[in-house]
Amino acid sequence: MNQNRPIRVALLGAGSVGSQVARILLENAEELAARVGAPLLLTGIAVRNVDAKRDVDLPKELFTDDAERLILGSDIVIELMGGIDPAKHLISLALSTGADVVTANKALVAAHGPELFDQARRVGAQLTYEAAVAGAIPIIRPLRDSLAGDRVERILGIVNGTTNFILDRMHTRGDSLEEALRIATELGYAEADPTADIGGYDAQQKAAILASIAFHTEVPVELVHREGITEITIEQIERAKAAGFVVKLLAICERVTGSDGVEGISARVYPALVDEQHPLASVHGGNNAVFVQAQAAGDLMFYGAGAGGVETASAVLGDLVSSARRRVNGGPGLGESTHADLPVLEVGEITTRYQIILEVHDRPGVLAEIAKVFSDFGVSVSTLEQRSAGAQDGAPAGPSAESAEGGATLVIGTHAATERALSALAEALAAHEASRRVTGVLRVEGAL
Ligand SMILES: NC(=O)c1ccc[n+]([C@@H]2O[C@H](COP(=O)([O-])OP(=O)(O)OC[C@H]3O[C@@H](n4cnc5c(N)ncnc54)[C@H](O)[C@@H]3O)[C@@H](O)[C@H]2O)c1
Ligand SMILES: N[C@@H](CCO)C(=O)O
Ligand code: NA
Repeated sequence: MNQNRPIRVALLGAGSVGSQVARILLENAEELAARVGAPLLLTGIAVRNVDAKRDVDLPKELFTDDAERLILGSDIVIELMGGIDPAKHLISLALSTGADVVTANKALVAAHGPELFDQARRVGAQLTYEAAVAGAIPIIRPLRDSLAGDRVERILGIVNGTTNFILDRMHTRGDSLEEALRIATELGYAEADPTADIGGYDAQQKAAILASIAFHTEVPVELVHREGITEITIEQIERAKAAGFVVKLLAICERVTGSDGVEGISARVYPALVDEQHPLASVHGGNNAVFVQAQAAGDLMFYGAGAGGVETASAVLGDLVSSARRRVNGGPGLGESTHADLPVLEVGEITTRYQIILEVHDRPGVLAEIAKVFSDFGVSVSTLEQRSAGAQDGAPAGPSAESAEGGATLVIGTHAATERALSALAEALAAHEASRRVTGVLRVEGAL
Protein backbone atom coordinates (compact mmCIF):
# COMPACT_ATOMS: atom_id res chain seq x y z
CA MET A 1 0.00 0.00 0.00
CA ASN A 2 1.08 3.48 -0.84
CA GLN A 3 1.68 5.84 2.09
CA ASN A 4 2.78 8.91 0.14
CA ARG A 5 0.42 11.78 -0.55
CA PRO A 6 -1.01 11.96 -4.08
CA ILE A 7 0.96 13.89 -6.70
CA ARG A 8 -1.35 16.53 -8.19
CA VAL A 9 -1.13 16.56 -11.97
CA ALA A 10 -2.68 19.28 -14.17
CA LEU A 11 -3.06 18.70 -17.90
CA LEU A 12 -3.17 21.58 -20.39
CA GLY A 13 -4.68 20.46 -23.71
CA ALA A 14 -6.77 17.43 -24.68
CA GLY A 15 -6.04 17.05 -28.38
CA SER A 16 -4.38 14.10 -30.12
CA VAL A 17 -1.73 13.70 -27.43
CA GLY A 18 -3.39 15.20 -24.35
CA SER A 19 -6.51 13.05 -24.55
CA GLN A 20 -4.38 9.90 -24.73
CA VAL A 21 -2.25 11.00 -21.80
CA ALA A 22 -5.41 11.57 -19.72
CA ARG A 23 -6.89 8.22 -20.74
CA ILE A 24 -3.74 6.26 -19.85
CA LEU A 25 -3.30 8.17 -16.59
CA LEU A 26 -6.82 7.23 -15.55
CA GLU A 27 -6.81 3.66 -16.89
CA ASN A 28 -3.37 2.73 -15.51
CA ALA A 29 -3.64 4.69 -12.25
CA GLU A 30 -2.85 1.75 -9.99
CA GLU A 31 0.15 0.54 -11.93
CA LEU A 32 1.57 4.06 -12.25
CA ALA A 33 1.10 4.67 -8.52
CA ALA A 34 3.06 1.52 -7.78
CA ARG A 35 5.90 2.65 -10.04
CA VAL A 36 6.02 6.16 -8.60
CA GLY A 37 5.41 5.30 -4.97
CA ALA A 38 2.43 7.67 -4.79
CA PRO A 39 -0.88 8.03 -6.62
CA LEU A 40 -0.94 10.39 -9.62
CA LEU A 41 -4.06 12.50 -9.22
CA LEU A 42 -5.30 14.13 -12.42
CA THR A 43 -6.82 17.33 -11.01
CA GLY A 44 -8.13 18.78 -14.28
CA ILE A 45 -7.71 19.29 -18.01
CA ALA A 46 -7.58 22.82 -19.42
CA VAL A 47 -9.01 23.21 -22.92
CA ARG A 48 -10.37 26.01 -25.09
CA ASN A 49 -13.87 24.65 -25.25
CA VAL A 50 -15.04 22.35 -22.44
CA ASP A 51 -18.02 21.15 -24.49
CA ALA A 52 -16.08 20.18 -27.61
CA LYS A 53 -16.62 16.63 -28.86
CA ARG A 54 -13.56 14.43 -28.30
CA ASP A 55 -12.40 11.08 -29.67
CA VAL A 56 -11.57 9.84 -26.19
CA ASP A 57 -14.26 9.57 -23.55
CA LEU A 58 -13.01 11.40 -20.44
CA PRO A 59 -14.90 12.46 -17.26
CA LYS A 60 -16.63 15.77 -18.04
CA GLU A 61 -15.98 17.20 -14.58
CA LEU A 62 -12.23 17.25 -15.26
CA PHE A 63 -12.51 19.87 -18.00
CA THR A 64 -11.98 23.58 -17.41
CA ASP A 65 -11.20 26.61 -19.54
CA ASP A 66 -9.30 28.26 -16.69
CA ALA A 67 -5.75 26.99 -17.17
CA GLU A 68 -4.17 29.42 -14.68
CA ARG A 69 -6.43 28.38 -11.86
CA LEU A 70 -5.79 24.71 -12.60
CA ILE A 71 -2.03 25.22 -12.48
CA LEU A 72 -2.01 26.75 -9.00
CA GLY A 73 -1.53 24.05 -6.39
CA SER A 74 -0.25 21.44 -8.86
CA ASP A 75 2.89 19.38 -8.35
CA ILE A 76 3.34 18.64 -12.03
CA VAL A 77 1.90 20.45 -15.05
CA ILE A 78 1.75 18.74 -18.44
CA GLU A 79 1.58 21.20 -21.33
CA LEU A 80 0.09 19.70 -24.52
CA MET A 81 -1.55 22.73 -26.09
CA GLY A 82 1.24 23.54 -28.51
CA GLY A 83 2.27 26.95 -29.84
CA ILE A 84 4.12 29.72 -28.05
CA ASP A 85 1.25 31.61 -26.46
CA PRO A 86 -0.24 31.02 -23.96
CA ALA A 87 1.87 27.85 -23.48
CA LYS A 88 4.99 29.81 -22.55
CA HIS A 89 3.22 31.99 -20.02
CA LEU A 90 1.49 28.97 -18.46
CA ILE A 91 4.70 26.94 -18.20
CA SER A 92 6.43 29.91 -16.65
CA LEU A 93 3.56 30.30 -14.21
CA ALA A 94 3.79 26.61 -13.28
CA LEU A 95 7.56 26.84 -12.73
CA SER A 96 7.13 29.98 -10.63
CA THR A 97 5.03 27.93 -8.19
CA GLY A 98 7.77 25.28 -8.02
CA ALA A 99 5.84 22.73 -10.07
CA ASP A 100 7.65 20.39 -12.46
CA VAL A 101 6.64 20.72 -16.10
CA VAL A 102 6.39 18.13 -18.85
CA THR A 103 5.87 19.35 -22.41
CA ALA A 104 5.84 18.03 -25.98
CA ASN A 105 6.14 21.52 -27.41
CA LYS A 106 9.23 21.60 -29.65
CA ALA A 107 8.36 25.04 -31.03
CA LEU A 108 8.48 26.47 -27.53
CA VAL A 109 11.54 24.53 -26.34
CA ALA A 110 13.49 25.44 -29.49
CA ALA A 111 12.60 29.13 -29.27
CA HIS A 112 12.54 29.74 -25.50
CA GLY A 113 14.11 26.66 -23.90
CA PRO A 114 17.09 28.42 -22.30
CA GLU A 115 15.03 30.96 -20.35
CA LEU A 116 12.59 28.30 -19.18
CA PHE A 117 15.42 25.94 -18.17
CA ASP A 118 16.99 28.81 -16.23
CA GLN A 119 13.74 29.50 -14.47
CA ALA A 120 13.36 25.79 -13.61
CA ARG A 121 16.93 25.66 -12.27
CA ARG A 122 16.40 28.72 -10.11
CA VAL A 123 13.38 27.23 -8.37
CA GLY A 124 14.72 23.66 -8.32
CA ALA A 125 11.98 22.37 -10.63
CA GLN A 126 12.29 19.96 -13.51
CA LEU A 127 11.29 20.73 -17.11
CA THR A 128 11.30 17.70 -19.40
CA TYR A 129 10.34 17.31 -23.06
CA GLU A 130 11.05 13.81 -24.34
CA ALA A 131 8.00 13.95 -26.62
CA ALA A 132 9.22 17.13 -28.32
CA VAL A 133 11.68 15.26 -30.54
CA ALA A 134 10.84 12.08 -32.42
CA GLY A 135 7.60 11.46 -30.49
CA ALA A 136 7.65 8.12 -28.70
CA ILE A 137 11.31 7.38 -29.42
CA PRO A 138 13.53 7.86 -26.38
CA ILE A 139 16.19 10.25 -27.68
CA ILE A 140 16.35 13.28 -25.36
CA ARG A 141 17.10 11.18 -22.30
CA PRO A 142 19.63 8.91 -24.06
CA LEU A 143 21.50 11.95 -25.35
CA ARG A 144 21.36 13.81 -22.05
CA ASP A 145 21.91 10.91 -19.66
CA SER A 146 23.04 7.67 -21.30
CA LEU A 147 25.59 9.37 -23.57
CA ALA A 148 26.61 12.05 -21.06
CA GLY A 149 30.01 10.39 -20.62
CA ASP A 150 30.68 10.02 -24.35
CA ARG A 151 31.37 12.54 -27.10
CA VAL A 152 28.65 12.73 -29.72
CA GLU A 153 30.16 13.46 -33.13
CA ARG A 154 27.16 13.42 -35.42
CA ILE A 155 23.41 12.97 -35.51
CA LEU A 156 21.50 12.15 -38.66
CA GLY A 157 17.78 12.13 -38.00
CA ILE A 158 14.49 11.59 -39.71
CA VAL A 159 12.55 13.61 -37.16
CA ASN A 160 9.39 14.61 -38.97
CA GLY A 161 6.80 11.90 -39.49
CA THR A 162 4.65 13.88 -41.92
CA THR A 163 7.42 14.52 -44.43
CA ASN A 164 8.77 10.99 -44.09
CA PHE A 165 5.28 9.69 -44.80
CA ILE A 166 4.96 11.97 -47.84
CA LEU A 167 8.38 11.15 -49.31
CA ASP A 168 7.80 7.45 -48.70
CA ARG A 169 4.43 7.54 -50.49
CA MET A 170 5.98 9.44 -53.39
CA HIS A 171 8.77 6.85 -53.57
CA THR A 172 6.76 3.66 -53.14
CA ARG A 173 3.43 4.59 -54.76
CA GLY A 174 4.09 7.61 -56.91
CA ASP A 175 1.59 9.74 -54.92
CA SER A 176 1.74 13.49 -55.35
CA LEU A 177 2.98 15.57 -52.41
CA GLU A 178 -0.51 17.05 -51.95
CA GLU A 179 -2.25 13.68 -51.86
CA ALA A 180 0.28 12.20 -49.42
CA LEU A 181 -0.01 15.28 -47.16
CA ARG A 182 -3.78 14.88 -47.08
CA ILE A 183 -3.41 11.32 -45.79
CA ALA A 184 -0.70 12.27 -43.27
CA THR A 185 -3.05 14.93 -41.92
CA GLU A 186 -5.89 12.41 -41.59
CA LEU A 187 -3.54 10.11 -39.67
CA GLY A 188 -2.89 12.92 -37.14
CA TYR A 189 0.82 13.31 -37.99
CA ALA A 190 0.74 16.84 -39.36
CA GLU A 191 0.94 20.02 -37.31
CA ALA A 192 -2.13 22.28 -37.11
CA ASP A 193 -0.48 24.29 -39.91
CA PRO A 194 1.29 21.66 -42.06
CA THR A 195 3.64 24.33 -43.44
CA ALA A 196 5.58 23.58 -40.25
CA ASP A 197 6.10 20.04 -41.54
CA ILE A 198 6.62 20.41 -45.28
CA GLY A 199 8.55 23.67 -44.92
CA GLY A 200 11.02 21.92 -42.58
CA TYR A 201 10.29 24.23 -39.60
CA ASP A 202 9.28 21.38 -37.29
CA ALA A 203 12.47 19.45 -38.13
CA GLN A 204 14.47 22.67 -37.70
CA GLN A 205 13.14 23.06 -34.16
CA LYS A 206 13.96 19.45 -33.39
CA ALA A 207 17.46 19.81 -34.85
CA ALA A 208 18.09 22.84 -32.62
CA ILE A 209 17.02 20.81 -29.57
CA LEU A 210 19.10 17.75 -30.51
CA ALA A 211 22.21 19.80 -31.27
CA SER A 212 21.88 21.74 -28.00
CA ILE A 213 21.82 18.59 -25.91
CA ALA A 214 24.33 16.58 -27.92
CA PHE A 215 26.97 19.31 -28.04
CA HIS A 216 26.31 20.99 -24.65
CA THR A 217 25.73 24.29 -26.41
CA GLU A 218 22.75 26.61 -26.77
CA VAL A 219 21.76 26.35 -30.43
CA PRO A 220 19.28 29.09 -31.42
CA VAL A 221 16.71 27.75 -33.86
CA GLU A 222 17.42 30.51 -36.37
CA LEU A 223 21.00 29.27 -36.74
CA VAL A 224 19.74 25.92 -38.05
CA HIS A 225 19.81 26.00 -41.85
CA ARG A 226 16.41 24.89 -43.17
CA GLU A 227 15.01 23.68 -46.46
CA GLY A 228 11.70 21.84 -46.73
CA ILE A 229 10.37 19.30 -49.20
CA THR A 230 7.98 21.55 -51.14
CA GLU A 231 10.27 21.66 -54.20
CA ILE A 232 10.78 17.89 -54.37
CA THR A 233 9.23 16.42 -57.49
CA ILE A 234 8.18 12.92 -58.44
CA GLU A 235 10.79 13.15 -61.18
CA GLN A 236 13.56 13.73 -58.60
CA ILE A 237 12.27 10.85 -56.49
CA GLU A 238 12.27 8.54 -59.51
CA ARG A 239 15.74 9.64 -60.55
CA ALA A 240 16.96 8.98 -57.02
CA LYS A 241 15.39 5.55 -57.06
CA ALA A 242 16.98 4.67 -60.40
CA ALA A 243 20.37 5.67 -58.99
CA GLY A 244 19.96 3.55 -55.80
CA PHE A 245 18.96 6.35 -53.43
CA VAL A 246 15.93 7.42 -51.45
CA VAL A 247 15.06 11.05 -50.68
CA LYS A 248 14.73 11.77 -46.95
CA LEU A 249 14.26 15.01 -45.04
CA LEU A 250 17.25 14.92 -42.70
CA ALA A 251 18.14 16.82 -39.57
CA ILE A 252 21.92 16.81 -39.40
CA CYS A 253 23.84 17.92 -36.33
CA GLU A 254 27.60 17.48 -36.34
CA ARG A 255 30.90 18.73 -35.09
CA VAL A 256 32.73 20.56 -37.86
CA THR A 257 35.90 22.53 -38.35
CA GLY A 258 35.44 25.80 -40.21
CA SER A 259 37.73 27.09 -42.97
CA ASP A 260 39.58 29.17 -40.33
CA GLY A 261 40.32 26.02 -38.34
CA VAL A 262 37.81 26.92 -35.62
CA GLU A 263 35.96 23.98 -34.11
CA GLY A 264 32.24 24.35 -34.09
CA ILE A 265 29.01 22.62 -34.85
CA SER A 266 26.56 22.56 -37.71
CA ALA A 267 22.84 21.97 -37.48
CA ARG A 268 20.84 21.83 -40.68
CA VAL A 269 17.71 20.41 -42.24
CA TYR A 270 17.20 19.59 -45.90
CA PRO A 271 15.99 16.85 -48.17
CA ALA A 272 18.93 14.65 -49.15
CA LEU A 273 19.73 11.50 -51.05
CA VAL A 274 20.45 8.55 -48.79
CA ASP A 275 21.92 5.33 -50.16
CA GLU A 276 19.22 2.65 -50.20
CA GLN A 277 21.52 0.41 -48.11
CA HIS A 278 21.79 2.97 -45.30
CA PRO A 279 19.68 2.11 -42.20
CA LEU A 280 17.81 5.43 -42.55
CA ALA A 281 16.61 4.43 -46.03
CA SER A 282 14.38 1.73 -44.58
CA VAL A 283 12.48 4.11 -42.29
CA HIS A 284 9.01 4.07 -43.82
CA GLY A 285 5.68 5.84 -43.30
CA GLY A 286 5.34 8.21 -40.36
CA ASN A 287 8.21 6.58 -38.49
CA ASN A 288 11.25 8.48 -37.30
CA ALA A 289 14.82 7.38 -36.72
CA VAL A 290 17.79 9.09 -35.18
CA PHE A 291 21.22 7.79 -36.11
CA VAL A 292 23.83 8.86 -33.56
CA GLN A 293 27.58 8.51 -33.96
CA ALA A 294 29.54 8.84 -30.74
CA GLN A 295 33.26 8.54 -30.09
CA ALA A 296 33.13 5.52 -27.80
CA ALA A 297 29.69 4.06 -28.49
CA GLY A 298 30.09 4.04 -32.26
CA ASP A 299 26.90 3.99 -34.32
CA LEU A 300 23.53 3.88 -32.55
CA MET A 301 20.11 3.94 -34.15
CA PHE A 302 16.90 4.96 -32.36
CA TYR A 303 13.81 4.02 -34.31
CA GLY A 304 10.03 4.09 -33.91
CA ALA A 305 6.89 6.20 -33.99
CA GLY A 306 7.77 9.87 -34.31
CA ALA A 307 4.19 11.10 -34.32
CA GLY A 308 0.68 10.02 -33.35
CA GLY A 309 -1.35 10.77 -30.24
CA VAL A 310 -1.07 7.55 -28.28
CA GLU A 311 2.56 6.91 -29.23
CA THR A 312 3.60 10.41 -28.19
CA ALA A 313 1.66 9.99 -24.94
CA SER A 314 4.15 7.26 -24.01
CA ALA A 315 7.03 9.76 -23.96
CA VAL A 316 4.96 12.29 -22.00
CA LEU A 317 4.05 9.69 -19.39
CA GLY A 318 7.71 8.64 -19.08
CA ASP A 319 8.63 12.22 -18.19
CA LEU A 320 5.67 12.42 -15.83
CA VAL A 321 6.78 9.30 -13.94
CA SER A 322 10.32 10.68 -13.75
CA SER A 323 9.10 13.95 -12.21
CA ALA A 324 6.67 12.20 -9.90
CA ARG A 325 9.42 9.89 -8.59
CA ARG A 326 11.55 12.96 -7.92
CA ARG A 327 8.67 14.47 -5.98
CA VAL A 328 8.51 11.33 -3.87
CA ASN A 329 12.21 10.66 -3.44
CA GLY A 330 13.68 14.16 -3.70
CA GLY A 331 16.82 15.13 -5.59
CA PRO A 332 17.65 17.91 -8.01
CA GLY A 333 15.79 18.40 -11.29
CA LEU A 334 17.46 17.26 -14.51
CA GLY A 335 19.23 20.23 -16.03
CA GLU A 336 20.62 21.16 -19.42
CA SER A 337 24.37 21.63 -19.76
CA THR A 338 25.60 24.34 -22.13
CA HIS A 339 29.19 24.57 -20.89
CA ALA A 340 30.82 23.80 -24.28
CA ASP A 341 29.35 26.92 -25.89
CA LEU A 342 30.60 25.99 -29.38
CA PRO A 343 30.07 28.34 -32.32
CA VAL A 344 27.38 27.32 -34.80
CA LEU A 345 28.96 27.50 -38.25
CA GLU A 346 27.14 28.73 -41.33
CA VAL A 347 25.96 26.10 -43.80
CA GLY A 348 28.47 27.36 -46.41
CA GLU A 349 31.29 26.07 -44.19
CA ILE A 350 30.19 22.47 -44.11
CA THR A 351 31.41 19.76 -46.42
CA THR A 352 28.94 17.65 -48.36
CA ARG A 353 28.37 15.98 -51.71
CA TYR A 354 25.88 16.91 -54.41
CA GLN A 355 24.01 15.05 -57.09
CA ILE A 356 23.14 17.40 -59.94
CA ILE A 357 20.77 16.51 -62.74
CA LEU A 358 21.32 18.71 -65.72
CA GLU A 359 19.72 18.79 -69.12
CA VAL A 360 22.26 19.93 -71.72
CA HIS A 361 22.35 20.50 -75.45
CA ASP A 362 23.44 17.25 -77.06
CA ARG A 363 26.29 18.51 -79.18
CA PRO A 364 30.03 17.83 -79.43
CA GLY A 365 32.15 19.42 -76.71
CA VAL A 366 29.36 19.86 -74.15
CA LEU A 367 30.86 17.43 -71.66
CA ALA A 368 34.20 19.20 -71.79
CA GLU A 369 32.50 22.57 -71.21
CA ILE A 370 30.60 21.22 -68.23
CA ALA A 371 33.74 19.54 -66.85
CA LYS A 372 35.50 22.92 -67.04
CA VAL A 373 32.81 24.53 -64.84
CA PHE A 374 33.49 21.87 -62.23
CA SER A 375 37.22 22.46 -62.30
CA ASP A 376 36.72 26.26 -62.17
CA PHE A 377 34.90 25.78 -58.86
CA GLY A 378 37.42 23.25 -57.56
CA VAL A 379 34.80 20.51 -57.33
CA SER A 380 35.70 17.04 -58.47
CA VAL A 381 33.26 14.73 -60.25
CA SER A 382 32.80 11.29 -58.70
CA THR A 383 30.19 9.79 -61.05
CA LEU A 384 28.82 10.87 -64.39
CA GLU A 385 26.02 9.30 -66.32
CA GLN A 386 24.74 10.62 -69.61
CA ARG A 387 21.34 9.74 -70.96
CA SER A 388 20.21 10.76 -74.40
CA ALA A 389 16.64 11.85 -75.03
CA GLY A 390 14.20 8.99 -74.68
CA ALA A 391 16.65 6.68 -72.85
CA GLN A 392 14.91 4.10 -70.68
CA ASP A 393 16.31 4.37 -67.19
CA GLY A 394 13.31 3.60 -65.10
CA ALA A 395 12.71 7.30 -64.58
CA PRO A 396 9.48 8.79 -65.87
CA ALA A 397 9.34 11.82 -68.10
CA GLY A 398 13.11 12.29 -67.74
CA PRO A 399 14.29 14.66 -70.41
CA SER A 400 11.94 17.52 -71.01
CA ALA A 401 9.96 17.94 -74.20
CA GLU A 402 12.75 20.20 -75.42
CA SER A 403 15.34 17.53 -74.93
CA ALA A 404 13.48 15.28 -77.32
CA GLU A 405 14.76 17.72 -79.94
CA GLY A 406 18.38 16.80 -79.29
CA GLY A 407 19.09 17.21 -75.58
CA ALA A 408 20.76 14.90 -73.11
CA THR A 409 20.50 14.48 -69.36
CA LEU A 410 23.62 14.39 -67.21
CA VAL A 411 23.41 12.88 -63.73
CA ILE A 412 26.56 14.08 -61.98
CA GLY A 413 27.72 13.02 -58.52
CA THR A 414 30.40 15.16 -56.87
CA HIS A 415 33.11 14.33 -54.39
CA ALA A 416 32.93 16.13 -51.06
CA ALA A 417 33.37 19.90 -51.25
CA THR A 418 32.21 22.86 -49.23
CA GLU A 419 28.56 23.74 -49.48
CA ARG A 420 29.65 27.23 -50.57
CA ALA A 421 31.58 25.86 -53.57
CA LEU A 422 28.85 23.38 -54.46
CA SER A 423 26.01 25.86 -54.42
CA ALA A 424 28.03 28.36 -56.49
CA LEU A 425 28.80 25.54 -58.93
CA ALA A 426 25.11 24.60 -59.23
CA GLU A 427 24.24 28.23 -59.98
CA ALA A 428 26.98 28.48 -62.60
CA LEU A 429 25.80 25.27 -64.25
CA ALA A 430 22.25 26.56 -64.41
CA ALA A 431 23.45 29.76 -66.08
CA HIS A 432 25.85 28.05 -68.51
CA GLU A 433 24.93 28.32 -72.17
CA ALA A 434 25.45 24.55 -72.68
CA SER A 435 22.77 23.76 -70.13
CA ARG A 436 19.05 23.85 -70.78
CA ARG A 437 17.70 23.19 -67.32
CA VAL A 438 18.85 21.99 -63.91
CA THR A 439 16.17 19.49 -62.93
CA GLY A 440 17.52 18.52 -59.54
CA VAL A 441 20.20 19.42 -57.02
CA LEU A 442 20.27 17.33 -53.87
CA ARG A 443 22.94 16.66 -51.29
CA VAL A 444 24.06 13.09 -50.72
CA GLU A 445 24.31 12.26 -47.02
CA GLY A 446 25.04 9.26 -44.84
CA ALA A 447 28.14 7.77 -46.45
CA LEU A 448 28.25 4.04 -45.82
N1 LIG B 1 0.34 14.93 -32.54
C1 LIG B 1 1.56 14.43 -32.55
O1 LIG B 1 1.84 13.42 -33.21
C2 LIG B 1 2.65 15.08 -31.75
C3 LIG B 1 3.87 14.41 -31.60
C4 LIG B 1 4.90 15.01 -30.85
C5 LIG B 1 4.69 16.24 -30.26
N2 LIG B 1 3.48 16.86 -30.43
C6 LIG B 1 3.29 18.14 -29.76
O2 LIG B 1 2.32 17.96 -28.73
C7 LIG B 1 1.59 19.16 -28.54
C8 LIG B 1 0.09 18.87 -28.69
O3 LIG B 1 -0.14 18.37 -29.97
P1 LIG B 1 -1.56 17.76 -30.40
O4 LIG B 1 -1.32 17.11 -31.72
O5 LIG B 1 -2.15 16.99 -29.27
O6 LIG B 1 -2.39 19.13 -30.61
P2 LIG B 1 -3.96 19.31 -30.80
O7 LIG B 1 -4.14 20.52 -31.65
O8 LIG B 1 -4.60 18.03 -31.21
O9 LIG B 1 -4.48 19.64 -29.31
C9 LIG B 1 -4.27 20.87 -28.67
C10 LIG B 1 -5.14 20.93 -27.42
O10 LIG B 1 -4.78 22.11 -26.69
C11 LIG B 1 -5.95 22.88 -26.40
N3 LIG B 1 -5.58 24.29 -26.48
C12 LIG B 1 -4.93 24.91 -27.49
N4 LIG B 1 -4.78 26.22 -27.21
C13 LIG B 1 -5.36 26.42 -26.00
C14 LIG B 1 -5.54 27.55 -25.17
N5 LIG B 1 -5.13 28.75 -25.56
N6 LIG B 1 -6.17 27.38 -23.97
C15 LIG B 1 -6.60 26.16 -23.60
N7 LIG B 1 -6.46 25.04 -24.34
C16 LIG B 1 -5.85 25.18 -25.53
C17 LIG B 1 -6.95 22.51 -27.47
O11 LIG B 1 -8.26 22.74 -26.98
C18 LIG B 1 -6.62 21.02 -27.66
O12 LIG B 1 -7.32 20.29 -26.67
C19 LIG B 1 2.14 20.16 -29.57
O13 LIG B 1 3.15 20.93 -28.96
C20 LIG B 1 2.73 19.26 -30.63
O14 LIG B 1 3.77 19.88 -31.38
C21 LIG B 1 2.45 16.31 -31.13
N1 LIG C 1 4.04 17.04 -37.09
C1 LIG C 1 5.04 16.29 -36.40
C2 LIG C 1 4.46 15.66 -35.16
C3 LIG C 1 5.51 15.08 -34.26
O1 LIG C 1 6.34 16.03 -33.73
C4 LIG C 1 5.58 15.21 -37.34
O2 LIG C 1 4.99 15.01 -38.41
O3 LIG C 1 6.58 14.60 -37.02
NA1 NA D 1 11.17 11.40 -28.08
